[in-house]
Amino acid sequence: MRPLFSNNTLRRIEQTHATAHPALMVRAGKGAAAWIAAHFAKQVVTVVAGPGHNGGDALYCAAELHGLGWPVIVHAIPPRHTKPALAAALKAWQRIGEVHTDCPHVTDGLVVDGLLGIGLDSAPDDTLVRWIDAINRHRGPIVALDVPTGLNADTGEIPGHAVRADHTLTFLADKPGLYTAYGRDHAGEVTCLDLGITVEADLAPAAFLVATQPLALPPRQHASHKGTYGTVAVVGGASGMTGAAMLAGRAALQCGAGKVIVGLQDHRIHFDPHQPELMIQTVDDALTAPLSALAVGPGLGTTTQSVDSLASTLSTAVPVIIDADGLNLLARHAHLQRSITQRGAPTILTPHPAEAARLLGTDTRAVQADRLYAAQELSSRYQCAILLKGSGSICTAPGHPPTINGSGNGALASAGQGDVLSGVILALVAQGLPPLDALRLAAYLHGLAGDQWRQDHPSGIGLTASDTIAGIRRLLNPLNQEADR
Ligand SMILES: NC(=O)C1=CN([C@@H]2O[C@H](COP(=O)(O)OP(=O)(O)OC[C@H]3O[C@@H](n4cnc5c(N)ncnc54)[C@H](OP(=O)(O)O)[C@@H]3O)[C@@H](O)[C@H]2O)[C@@H](O)CC1
Ligand SMILES: [K+]
Repeated sequence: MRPLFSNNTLRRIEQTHATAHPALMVRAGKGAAAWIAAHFAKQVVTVVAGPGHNGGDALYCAAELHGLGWPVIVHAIPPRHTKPALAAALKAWQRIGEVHTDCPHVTDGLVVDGLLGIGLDSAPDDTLVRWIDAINRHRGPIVALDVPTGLNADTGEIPGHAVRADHTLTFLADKPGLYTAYGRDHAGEVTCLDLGITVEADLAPAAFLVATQPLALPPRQHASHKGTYGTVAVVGGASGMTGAAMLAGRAALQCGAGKVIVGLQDHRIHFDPHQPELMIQTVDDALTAPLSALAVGPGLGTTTQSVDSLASTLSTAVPVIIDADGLNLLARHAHLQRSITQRGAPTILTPHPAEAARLLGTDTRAVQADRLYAAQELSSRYQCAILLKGSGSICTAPGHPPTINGSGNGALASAGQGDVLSGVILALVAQGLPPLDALRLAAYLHGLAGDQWRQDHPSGIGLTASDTIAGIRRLLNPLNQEADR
């Protein structure tokens, strides 16, 4: 897992190395130029520099690219007050070429965005907006330095306009905002250039990025039977929403849970013709089975019967995953919130941003403005493991640092994907993974199934939740894995 550092911590690191030689700004500019020269054919490059040190990085990058024989055009916004390091960078470039102070109009080649980095303090002003829009109009490659201008590096929020880069070369250490909320859409592919600095071991990361499969299920023993892998129940499926519970049940089954019961509130359905292995029962019957874990919420509805079903699941002594309407009911009913804090077994909440907002008594915008904070606040308020869905899903639990999931893409924005995710988590918990491990692995596999599907469907249109289940099952059974002994 890759550590991700906050702006405050990065400032501390920068101060510690303030006297480094060459200066960090020079290293950033040269490092960026070397990376660009190694990854693109020589072409015209328009370097756009802002009024802070991000602009300084850009100016050293311009000088270095010029030295490598690239045709370089520089546009810069002058700073409002004197900044010695920036002034030195400007001087270095002015020995080579001209500085244009008008808004760039780029027609070809590559653009380097050095307008703003971690110094963004609010929505960009009118001048910056014009320059950002000019960069975004460019149809060729855009390389952002440190952070795409306008993106909050801590949170991935965009308070106004932001550059949409194809690549971001981020300096010293990785930043959470590049991977969650709007970060993925604006940063493009991220490369971290450490500038030859090792981050001090005593500096705590703000979060970790899960960029590769974080763990695996233990191999299956010969001497095992279906009970070894748990009996689980999905509780939900009110009239008109039975599909949600069925999808969660199918996902749990296909991800290895031994026995899967689907406790439906709609008593008219007794059988899943596409997955006859599922045992379709009433909620009451499902809850009397000797269960290993439960998921409640897919298609649960918000009737009195739904409240009773949720209350019954919370009174069990097994891990419970609460999703969808289960979360909406929890947000509304204080007695359900009390039951959660009194449970002896783990409880896992898997909200999307709107559900998280209801649980926190705020709005979706506030949740999205700081997803790491929202997830941690939920986990401490409810004393639960949390998976906050959305681009760059956050997983956390009390006493554990948050992680940002690095897999997934917009193809997964389709009906039933949340139900599938609940079923995967349920299966992993039933097979013995602790809640937070189950969340991280489930989020990663779910996203990766979407990424693999997208390789064959580049526009990302039409991925169904059922396709995703099949993809996750393939990922759980990789080819060439050492066979059971
Ligand atoms: N930290 C590190 O380890 C390293 C840092 N390095 C680099 O330094 C960068 C940080 O530099 P930074 O602090 O000067 O901030 P940065 O983003 O360039 O711009 C801030 C300036 O922009 C302006 N401004 C801000 N918001 C605005 C708004 N909404 N609307 C309009 N203007 C706005 C404001 O300008 P002012 O008002 O002061 O004229 C402010 O001063 C960092 O991202 C990295 O690239 C590397 O060199 C080496 C390692
Ligand atoms: K930038």
